[in-house]
Amino acid sequence: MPQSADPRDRLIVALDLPDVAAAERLVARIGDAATFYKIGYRLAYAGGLDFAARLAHEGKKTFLDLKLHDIGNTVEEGVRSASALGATFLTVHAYPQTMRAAVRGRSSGLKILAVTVLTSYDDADAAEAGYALPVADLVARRAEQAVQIGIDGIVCSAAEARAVRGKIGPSGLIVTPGIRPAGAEAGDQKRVMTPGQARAAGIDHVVVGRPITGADDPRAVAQRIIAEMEGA
Ligand SMILES: O=c1ccn([C@@H]2O[C@H](COP(=O)(O)O)[C@@H](O)[C@H]2O)c(=O)[nH]1
Repeated sequence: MPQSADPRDRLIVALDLPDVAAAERLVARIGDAATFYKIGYRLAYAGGLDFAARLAHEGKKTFLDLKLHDIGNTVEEGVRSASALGATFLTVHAYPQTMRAAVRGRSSGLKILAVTVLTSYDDADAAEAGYALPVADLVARRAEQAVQIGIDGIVCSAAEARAVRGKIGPSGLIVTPGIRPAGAEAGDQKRVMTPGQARAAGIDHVVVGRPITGADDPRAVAQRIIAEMEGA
């Protein structure tokens, strides 16, 4: 995918907020400093899907982080329904059956991203969940499968970005949560990098939630993150 010329598009702000009113307030405070917003479970289950459609209608880019994973028919039809919301990205878990179904349901304009291994997982978490591979190897294997299936992009941590780029080539998208400005609380994220480190590793977009949603001045934090990536 050709890269957008607008550096603001590199930052995706995660609207992990309790309701649409709170999301509207945050988007208004950030103003034109951000162009791209992510709606995940918390807001989606509180009216966030209509809000996502509204944001898209108003010219913002939207990312539906619904992490679909179900039997193929349900995923395929779910992706078809989600296509009506005008989003740019939609996530599914990186299981081959699920990814194939998402590709069947995809329509033009909506890009499907495969979530490889959640950024809150380290090797011990992967082992506890029954995986024999270290996280880095599991991410690489899933990225390889995703590209064979025709998925548009990969969600992984920035620590795996270089290896993933080697698997998916220059045109695949790499989208990385687990991003923290230097000194910010990691919270439950375990595979963390700064915006500058992520950009230097070749990511296309970073996803940032709590460091922005919890900030006294969310617009300033968004601007600093974008500037840091520009300087990387
Ligand atoms: O592997 C993943 C996939 C998705 N996420 C989502 O990104 C944001 C990160 O929020 P922070 O507050 O910046 O930690 C959140 O919506 C997650 O659901 C992820 O973190 N890791």
